[in-house]
Amino acid sequence: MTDDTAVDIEVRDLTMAFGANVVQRDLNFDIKRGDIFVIIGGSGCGKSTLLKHMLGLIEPARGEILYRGESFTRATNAERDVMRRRWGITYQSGGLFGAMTLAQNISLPLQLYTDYTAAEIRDVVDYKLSLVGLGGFEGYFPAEISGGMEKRAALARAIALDPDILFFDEPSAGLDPISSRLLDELIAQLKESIGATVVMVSHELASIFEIATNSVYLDADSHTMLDYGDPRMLRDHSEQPIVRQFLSRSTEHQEEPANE
Ligand SMILES: Nc1ncnc2c1ncn2[C@@H]1O[C@H](COP(=O)(O)OP(=O)(O)OP(=O)(O)O)[C@@H](O)[C@H]1O
Repeated sequence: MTDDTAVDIEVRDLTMAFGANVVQRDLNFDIKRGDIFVIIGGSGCGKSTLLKHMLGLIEPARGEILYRGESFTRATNAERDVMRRRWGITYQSGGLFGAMTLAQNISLPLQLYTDYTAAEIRDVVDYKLSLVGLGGFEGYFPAEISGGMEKRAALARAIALDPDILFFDEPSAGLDPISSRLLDELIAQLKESIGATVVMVSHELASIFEIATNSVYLDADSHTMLDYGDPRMLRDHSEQPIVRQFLSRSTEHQEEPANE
């Protein structure tokens, strides 16, 4: 069971900049435990940059990010490592090691961070692969499976250590619509089965409306968040016309918001 009043991530007065170029300023929002939280906005507004701030890959120009009530921004490297160990991360490219089988890829975090025996690791690997529908593919190399299967294998690796939070940058990028839909459904199912909070960047409106429980809209022109809430609610009731317009685009044409 997830405690739906608990907050996993707090973003406080966050300003993100590359030198003098301010990408977004004054971001304030919470991600609650059990949320499927999506970062939304037009191209170049700073979605990936925000995710990288949450992961500690880029430092804030101002403000901070808290993880379960503790400042991640002000934590030491050692404290950050402890927090990160509770996270599962998948990158757009999948990020599997090509020279390793799927089983070896998924074993890696278990070998690094647990005291499990080889037999226990094998059991966890089998279980996680079965959760993502890849039971029986343990011995395959990433190049021997389809793009959709590769994404699912990366997901199995991300959940190897039963994370509290799963982070995704564009989980279904590059997949055909059917594989993309299946991956989104899988993310929602996994959230239920492992009880993790999900934080993702996504352009896929169909899946955003299908699975997301909360979202933040970053605006590329004003360089700040325009709204925050359940994406269906934002689509229908946001007080910001740009947000309603962005979320009401035809799901068949998902390029740029028509906000010029
Ligand atoms: N390492 C970097 N150094 C300098 N500027 C950067 C860097 N990374 C991103 N930017 C700039 O920050 C802005 C936001 O980029 P980001 O990739 O976060 O946007 P995005 O919303 O994820 O875009 P897209 O939807 O097109 O993937 C862009 O103007 C980009 O050029």
